Amino acid sequence: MQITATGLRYRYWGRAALDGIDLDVRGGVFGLLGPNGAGKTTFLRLVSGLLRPRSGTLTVGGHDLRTGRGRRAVRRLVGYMPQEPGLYPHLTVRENLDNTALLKGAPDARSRAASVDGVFERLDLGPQARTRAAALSAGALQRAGLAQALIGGPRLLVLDEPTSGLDPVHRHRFRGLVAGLARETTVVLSTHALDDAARLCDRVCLLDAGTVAFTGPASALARAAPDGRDLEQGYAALLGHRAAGPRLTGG
Ligand SMILES: Nc1ncnc2c1ncn2[C@@H]1O[C@H](COP(=O)(O)OP(=O)(O)OP(=O)(O)O)[C@@H](O)[C@H]1O
Repeated sequence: MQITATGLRYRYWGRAALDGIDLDVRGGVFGLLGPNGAGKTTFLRLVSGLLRPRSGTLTVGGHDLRTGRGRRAVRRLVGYMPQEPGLYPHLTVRENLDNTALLKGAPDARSRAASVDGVFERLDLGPQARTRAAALSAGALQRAGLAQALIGGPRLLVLDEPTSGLDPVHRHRFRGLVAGLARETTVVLSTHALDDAARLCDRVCLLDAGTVAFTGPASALARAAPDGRDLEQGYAALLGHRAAGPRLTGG
């Protein structure tokens, strides 16, 4: 699924969160990196059709997100997993997913059940089906959030910091799940975990104060480090170099 942003801007109460973004995503797993407040969530919400671009252009799968019609079309194509999965704490995982299927327009109980069963199997959530969301472990909660995003068979999966709060084993497992899903679906995710980006993403974009500091393969971030190898130092160097020079592109 192709995503194209040109001169994309978004403001909250007059304050720029995105300040002229040019980006081109053509499938695979695309990672958004950047410090707190850089504009990652804002970009993900725009791409998901949840916010309206204020200026510039943004298209997803050819749909123009400046129009109401485009945003409605995109909302049908996208599975969005927010930073805090939106599950009702007092409902079981199954009840939550059934409700999601209802909201996504599944026409009857049978098709809702089929859709929920499909994601249960895929994400190995069967054992948690009758657990109330409030009682889930962090790993199961993330999988339930991903399950919500997968209901309806999205063609674009948008994940906001999907591995935050997970231990290394669950992070590894979650990365495996996303890598599997990415064989069929374009994935756009935000993360502060540079190793997740390096292992999972075909390309990354580093945002800094609402502007693009870098786009390219995650490995090219490391090239910006003094030793040419350390991802974190490359990330820091790119952010530090911004005041001095133009935008860097790694390929
Ligand atoms: N609803 C809102 N109202 C006002 N300002 C907002 C709102 N949401 C975000 N912002 C501001 O917009 C800017 C970008 O925020 P955004 O959440 O997109 O960044 P982020 O890169 O996702 O940050 P983090 O890594 O902390 O999640 C920040 O300055 C933030 O304070």
